[in-house]
Amino acid sequence: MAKNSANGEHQATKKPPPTPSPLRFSKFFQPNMRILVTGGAGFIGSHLVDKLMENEKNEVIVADNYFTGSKDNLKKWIGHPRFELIRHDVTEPLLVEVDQIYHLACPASPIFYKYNPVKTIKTNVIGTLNMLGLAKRVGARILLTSTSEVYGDPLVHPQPESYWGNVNPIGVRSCYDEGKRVAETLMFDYHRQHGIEIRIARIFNTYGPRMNIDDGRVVSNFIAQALRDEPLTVQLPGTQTRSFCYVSDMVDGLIRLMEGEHTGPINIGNPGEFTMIELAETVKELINPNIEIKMVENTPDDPSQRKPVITKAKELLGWEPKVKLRDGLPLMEEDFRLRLGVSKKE
Ligand SMILES: NC(=O)c1ccc[n+]([C@@H]2O[C@H](COP(=O)([O-])OP(=O)(O)OC[C@H]3O[C@@H](n4cnc5c(N)ncnc54)[C@H](O)[C@@H]3O)[C@@H](O)[C@H]2O)c1
Ligand SMILES: O=c1ccn([C@@H]2O[C@H](COP(=O)(O)OP(=O)(O)O[C@H]3OC[C@@H](O)[C@H](O)[C@H]3O)[C@@H](O)[C@H]2O)c(=O)[nH]1
Repeated sequence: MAKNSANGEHQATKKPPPTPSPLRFSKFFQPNMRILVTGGAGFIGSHLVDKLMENEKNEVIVADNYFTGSKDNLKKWIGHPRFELIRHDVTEPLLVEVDQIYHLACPASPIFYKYNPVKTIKTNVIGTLNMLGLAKRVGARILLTSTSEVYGDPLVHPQPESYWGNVNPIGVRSCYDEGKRVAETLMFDYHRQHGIEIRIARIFNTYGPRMNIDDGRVVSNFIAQALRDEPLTVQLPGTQTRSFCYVSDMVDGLIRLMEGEHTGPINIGNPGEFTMIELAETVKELINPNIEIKMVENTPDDPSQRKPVITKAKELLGWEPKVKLRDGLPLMEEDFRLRLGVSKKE
């Protein structure tokens, strides 16, 4: 709320968040927690929902516009009394009574976030504003899934949270990386100005079952190509690096961050770093030794290196990843084989 001081200037005053709505206590079923997951029909979101639903005292609401997500990812929960699925675009306000908000809604694959960049930036900025407005109205704690892309093409390696990044503000990736940077800013401004409880996770490349087969990201591309007997398309120069985190580790990190006492930002990722050529060779060795590796053109502003410093996650959340790339890839292969209808050759 703004008030006038003696010299007529507007000053911001801090007020505590409101107590939860009385509606919360008038229901037949009394959940300990009602949790909203935006983007819950997507890859990470649906795994997060699975984990949250394991707790019988949780009620989970998913809001998703199905741009890159699908009801199929949530099919085991549809009709469950503690679960609700709403077709909703976060660029529009949402009125629900919840205690926690995991705000994931945003396309994550570069192919999809570049498809309609204006919509991507609206999702990041207006979508995050709407979810913060909701958090403020109902006094909910809100977690934003930010990204390692806030570090841009990093000049510091590996990347600690204190690094401010090297981001092109007018490039083809800016709708996503600058969008997430503004989303982080909004989170901290609502926290400082309105006392909202915030959590920010900076997620590094995550992979696992349920990624869209034609998602366009590197791990899903390579596994689908290996199973279809197509060449693995390594984008030039092939020496660029990424650090890949298995989705169950990611979900565990996100829940620890939400439940813990620290706002973040905190990097959540697996520090095991690989070049794209090394990743292709690993997929070839594990899934289909007969395929070719083909070098293809890259896209503009592709970050040349990426690896998280996870000291904060270890010390503040007691979290570190458990699944190594060589163990995670076969789990994803199994899921892709089922969906593509390709059985293992004996
Ligand atoms: N997977 C990764 O490697 C990675 C890395 C860094 C950050 N993240 C972040 O994690 C979150 C989830 O990523 P993911 O890999 O599961 O991606 P995903 O594309 O599978 O899931 C995103 C979900 O958000 C939904 N969505 C998109 N725009 C929306 C809108 N305007 N309103 C409502 N729903 C909308 C999609 O339909 C989809 O279900 C994203 O915020 C992403 O930026 C992911
Ligand atoms: O077929 C392919 C696809 C991609 N690549 C390369 O693989 C690397 C990773 O590319 P991806 O498209 O999987 O993902 P990026 O690392 O560029 O962005 C990712 O990281 C941060 C998240 O926020 C984003 O959600 C995610 O898209 C890039 O260097 C790209 O050039 C290939 O070599 N071949």
